[in-house]
Amino acid sequence: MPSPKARNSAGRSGSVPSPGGGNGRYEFIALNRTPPHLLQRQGSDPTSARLRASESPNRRRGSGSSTSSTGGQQLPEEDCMRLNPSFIEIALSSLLAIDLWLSKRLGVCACEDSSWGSVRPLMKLIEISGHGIPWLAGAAYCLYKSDSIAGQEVMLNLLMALVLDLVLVGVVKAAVRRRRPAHNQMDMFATFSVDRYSFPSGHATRAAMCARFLLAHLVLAAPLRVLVLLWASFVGFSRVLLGRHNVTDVVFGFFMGYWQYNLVEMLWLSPLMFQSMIGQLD
Ligand SMILES: CC(C)=CCC/C(C)=C/CC/C(C)=C/COP(=O)(O)O
Repeated sequence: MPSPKARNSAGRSGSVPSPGGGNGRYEFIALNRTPPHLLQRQGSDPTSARLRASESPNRRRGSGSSTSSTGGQQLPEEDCMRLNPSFIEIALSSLLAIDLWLSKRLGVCACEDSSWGSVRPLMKLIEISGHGIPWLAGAAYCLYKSDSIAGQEVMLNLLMALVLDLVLVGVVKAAVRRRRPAHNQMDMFATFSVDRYSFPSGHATRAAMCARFLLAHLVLAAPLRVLVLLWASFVGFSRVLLGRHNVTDVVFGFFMGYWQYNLVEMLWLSPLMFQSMIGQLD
């Protein structure tokens, strides 16, 4: 029987008998490593062979081969990836598992029979306070009623922000297509077809963006500023309590809404632009 050292040096030189053959013994080979006998076949330079062996599974997938050789056995590439997930894949699946578990536990107002079912009407009231229709209608009404150019400018930009939010959330929801939690009752008021998807929470994006907008342009008194922040937080939290969303939908929604406000500031319609728009309408 050869010593381990002798076996190692044999492996380095590429003279290991092919698994399953030669000594009649199958050897365990990690699926993310290319077996030494294949390394030798791919090229004579050991450095480039090692580099190829350490290529990411994604890159290998793009190489055109649909199967991986593991010691004579042909396994579908996707099976190899499942057996040998990367650190990021493990971290993501763990995060998603925690997210689903936590969201299910927090969905205490998901229906009337839930443990906090009695506060469901209050949660639905908070839901309506963050809905797109009252915000769009309110901004349009204030724009119509405003008699100063400055007031009209702010309201017009709020309207633009609300429309931008609906578009961006719709695009992300349609791209990600994450289903709403199983315990959600689909009894929401006025929804678009993309609203059957849950990532990100449109209420959370709107709450975060509108809160920043209000704090920057409309609400100056300290107690009211606190109320605005509390309202935005409640809108986000109520989405999980109602069972409409998972926690990550709301957390991402808050981030997205926060950044959407930066976009609104960049695209801000100035009084000059506003006046020329009004002039074109006349
Ligand atoms: C004037 C007009 C076309 C208004 C549309 C407003 C509308 C239907 C917004 C959808 C709001 C909504 C239900 C979003 C979903 O929020 P999630 O937090 O459940 O994602």
